[in-house]
Amino acid sequence: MDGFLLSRADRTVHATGTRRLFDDVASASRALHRGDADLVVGALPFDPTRPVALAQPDHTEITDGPWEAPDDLPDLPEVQRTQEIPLPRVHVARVRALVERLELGEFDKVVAARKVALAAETPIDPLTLAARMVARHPDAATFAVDLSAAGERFWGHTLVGASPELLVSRRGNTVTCRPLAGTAARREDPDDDLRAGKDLLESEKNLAEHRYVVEWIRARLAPLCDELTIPETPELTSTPDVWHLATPITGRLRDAETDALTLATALHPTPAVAGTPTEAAMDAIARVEGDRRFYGGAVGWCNSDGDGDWFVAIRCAELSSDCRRAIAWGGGGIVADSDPHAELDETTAKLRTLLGALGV
Ligand SMILES: C=C(O[C@H]1C=CC=C(C(=O)O)[C@@H]1O)C(=O)O
Repeated sequence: MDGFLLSRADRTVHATGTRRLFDDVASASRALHRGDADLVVGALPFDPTRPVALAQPDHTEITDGPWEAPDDLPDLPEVQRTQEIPLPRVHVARVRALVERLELGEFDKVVAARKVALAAETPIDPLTLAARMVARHPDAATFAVDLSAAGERFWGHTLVGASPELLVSRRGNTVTCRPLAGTAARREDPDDDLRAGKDLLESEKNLAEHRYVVEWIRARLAPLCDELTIPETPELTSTPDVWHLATPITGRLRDAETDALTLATALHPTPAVAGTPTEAAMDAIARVEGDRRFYGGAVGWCNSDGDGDWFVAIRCAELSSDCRRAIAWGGGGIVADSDPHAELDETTAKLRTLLGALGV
């Protein structure tokens, strides 16, 4: 798929055609600051040292409301699961080993993820998949992003997903974040479901998991913002698949030159996708899981006024260039009192966002 789609309940950015590709943030920032580009769209990888997938599009449509998909999109094919990476019991063993390292004090929190490989006889059209996700997840930020700019390994690949998590948004000198951490699966029975949400709001383990993210964002934003408003306790939010703890954060920029792309790189990767301390967690993730590519990264846009929106790239899959194969990811924050089996179930609930839209 050539282009970029970011659909939210109130606004859609849909870009097509490519004028220029950027595989590093500095070149994209330069193009914006010099006025060579009025908009940059794309994705930042999980590992900030790897190439980014940013582009200056040829044509951009910004409309109010969610994306209205054209009527002539192809149907989705039948999709098969071909592999679980690692096997669920291996994920449980990995979480158990991470809990032991947490108990030894190697880190305070680390996010463990697993993948599901998918295959289809005919292409999974990224925009058809995105249209399904817009319909199923009206409150999320649904995205479809061409990853070609990041180099040969990503040529023709597309990242598609529906993220509930705002990394950062900038409008003028106002900065907004809404980190999520702490999860409970939704339940069929409405009473059970409400109880699951309420229990989450009172769960010490989940509140602690959440606090690491909020405190990390506070520390990163403090030098950049004059006024930071951060509620003491998180609120409850939900997707059709899970409940989450969320903290809405606002700040006022000290320096009007700090643009949304700079803010996204300053805030990524938060402990919602990596852990605390960041370096130790990133090192453990790389050794245990290998390269997460763009899962756990960020997707969004920044314009030449410095405004923009960046969402955490979760609840997503990367489609191959022929769109017949895909890898979906699901992860969860692990702290010292995490239960390995519950953590496996949590990744299964999160994977529903993508797998449910594909009917697998
Ligand atoms: C890492 C993921 O979710 C993050 C966002 C919300 C809640 C999370 C949690 O409770 O662990 C994760 O930090 C994912 O969906 O793959």
